[in-house]
Amino acid sequence: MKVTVLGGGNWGTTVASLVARRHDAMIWARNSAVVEEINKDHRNSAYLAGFDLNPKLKATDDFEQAVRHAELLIMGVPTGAVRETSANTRKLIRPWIPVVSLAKGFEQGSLLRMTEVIREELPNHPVAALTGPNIAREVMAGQAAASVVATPDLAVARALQQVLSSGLFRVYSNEDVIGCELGGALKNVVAIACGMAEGLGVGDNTRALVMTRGLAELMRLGVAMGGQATTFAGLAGMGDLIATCLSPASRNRSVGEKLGRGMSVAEITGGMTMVAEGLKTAVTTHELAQRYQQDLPIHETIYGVVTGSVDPTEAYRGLGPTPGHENEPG
Ligand SMILES: NC(=O)c1ccc[n+]([C@@H]2O[C@H](COP(=O)([O-])OP(=O)(O)OC[C@H]3O[C@@H](n4cnc5c(N)ncnc54)[C@H](O)[C@@H]3O)[C@@H](O)[C@H]2O)c1
Ligand SMILES: O=P(O)(O)OC[C@H](O)CO
Repeated sequence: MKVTVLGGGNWGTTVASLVARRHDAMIWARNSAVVEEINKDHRNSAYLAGFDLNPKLKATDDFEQAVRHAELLIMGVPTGAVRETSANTRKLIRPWIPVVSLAKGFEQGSLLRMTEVIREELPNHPVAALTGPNIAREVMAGQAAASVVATPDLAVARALQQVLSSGLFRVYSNEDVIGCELGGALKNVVAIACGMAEGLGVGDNTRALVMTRGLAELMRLGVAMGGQATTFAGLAGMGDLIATCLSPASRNRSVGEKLGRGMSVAEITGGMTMVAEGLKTAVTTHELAQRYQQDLPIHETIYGVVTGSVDPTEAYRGLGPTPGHENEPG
């Protein structure tokens, strides 16, 4: 199958390299130096330093060529670029082909999930999300990992599982798109909280508190928005939350760690070449919590830290359960 990944960053490149093992894979990157390095040296040192990519992977900075190539299109740009990139494919994309979203987060303002954004721009295409505990560098290192392809159509899910599964990268399916996308988006905010714990030097009790009550918040908002509670116990919920909260390679956790050490958001993001979606998601989640009338104390605390109204060193005072949610579980 001819597969195109749009977006030549950390995860887009990893997925493209995986898919290239068994398919005719092409990656589009807007940066021509990245394209040249992938084609010439089979590396993407700006985003995946130290890893060799599959030599069969072809790269291009020609957007039209990349989209026309695709019998399956994978959207690998960050959330802020998904609408524009999807819209730009409209006149080029082959009819009816599936589109898979890799981004974890929401569109700011509309509060839409990524598959909703893509469906608005490409209404005649089946749309799925690929989400789970997938730290790109570990997948590149060939360590066993699993992910979930979330789409309401089981036949599409089965076909995508076939294309996206590769070696030690195992792909499950789930029809609960809302739950899967919510899990992938919200865990980034909890990972910032966990990183902050790290930066502040707190112990394992606090870490466990943040992860466990963070999961309860994912589930509470996710169910209020139409997701299924059981999804949050799976790879797209608890699995991704654990990986992102614990991995030193997580960008979101690393942002939290730096916040805990006293750096400001502007200082942290000024030094980053890669995206940490949790910073934007903290703002969106604040708005979603109000819309769905849910009490999310950990998310609310991170919203306060990110927007400057809460000092990270004071933050852990606010992470406990608030009245109305003292009972476990829930
Ligand atoms: N890195 C991971 O381990 C991982 C795993 C699963 C999901 N994700 C999610 O995948 C998405 C992409 O993450 P990433 O790690 O590849 O990010 P990244 O920051 O490493 O790379 C993003 C890429 O998108 C490009 N880009 C940004 N804005 C663009 C625009 N307007 N038009 C075209 N290209 C643009 C950048 O140049 C870069 O090549 C994020 O939503 C992230 O949460 C990442
Ligand atoms: O590096 P992060 O924090 O963006 O996390 C990457 C993935 O979402 C982990 O599953």
